[in-house]
Amino acid sequence: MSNCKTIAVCNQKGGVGKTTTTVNLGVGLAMQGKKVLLIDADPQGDLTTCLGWRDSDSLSVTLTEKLQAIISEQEQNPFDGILQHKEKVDLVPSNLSLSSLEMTLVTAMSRESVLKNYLSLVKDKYDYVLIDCMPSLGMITFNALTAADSVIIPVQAQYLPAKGMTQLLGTIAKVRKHTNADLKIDGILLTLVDGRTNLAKSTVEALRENFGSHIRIYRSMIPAAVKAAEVSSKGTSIYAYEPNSPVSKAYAGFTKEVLADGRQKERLHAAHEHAR
Ligand SMILES: Nc1ncnc2c1ncn2[C@@H]1O[C@H](COP(=O)(O)OP(=O)(O)OP(=O)(O)O)[C@@H](O)[C@H]1O
Ligand SMILES: [Mg+2]
Repeated sequence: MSNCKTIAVCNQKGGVGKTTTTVNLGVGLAMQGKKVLLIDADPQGDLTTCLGWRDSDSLSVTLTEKLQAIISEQEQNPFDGILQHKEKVDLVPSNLSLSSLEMTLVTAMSRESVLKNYLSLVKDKYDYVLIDCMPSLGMITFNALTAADSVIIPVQAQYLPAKGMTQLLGTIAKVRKHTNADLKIDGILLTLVDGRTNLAKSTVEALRENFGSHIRIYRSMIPAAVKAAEVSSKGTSIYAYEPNSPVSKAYAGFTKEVLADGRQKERLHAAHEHAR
């Protein structure tokens, strides 16, 4: 059994901090000694750009080629084209070509499992694979949810967060029914929290009211800060750009919560093995 945990960072709502969370959770885990692979599953290529590959259209190997090789059953070196970031995370980059692949996928065999099949070739080398999803619930996102062990949902502190959540939970239920029965929701991460308002508190209350207590909300919440917006053009994580900022501390705290989840899983696994 692979010890790698694959997490999809997913919300079909745009601009809620998915990409920023993928970068800073990924680098946070790497700083704790974990081997981390990041997957840019968005044709916008924001994750690729954020990590410093500005000209993503000039990359000859991207997620598109990796998935294309799986679809057409071509031989590939699955590691070929994986980029190495100086903050010790690996990246499968993306660019606009991914959107034409999304259309090819519609008619492909096992079309929901193409990303899962690709990841099965590389994941043994990693402790964590994080998938930065695009803001839609199309075939690429369905592939991400099929490949994942769990989902982290960044939610922007605002009124009425429940609206989009219902649709997302519906998609997760569909994935569980058809392609990935074991898919878990690790939790909701509140992002873009403005400390001057009570919005975070009312967002948490609204989420609890609508989804009961069965979805966990991370204790760490990510403040809204100019530095966090700036860092996306610097090619680094927030830890490298502004190590002592509140956003940096919040992402470090969030990383610890995610790691604690993993350890709990290891303990359960060990107890299970012991009982056999
Ligand atoms: N904590 C923060 N404080 C201020 N700005 C932030 C913060 N986190 C992210 N941003 C900015 O908000 C915008 C949206 O963030 P991000 O790209 O991470 O969201 P996303 O959910 O990935 O968006 P998309 O749906 O387009 O993929 C970006 O410009 C980013 O720099
Ligand atoms: Mg994004």
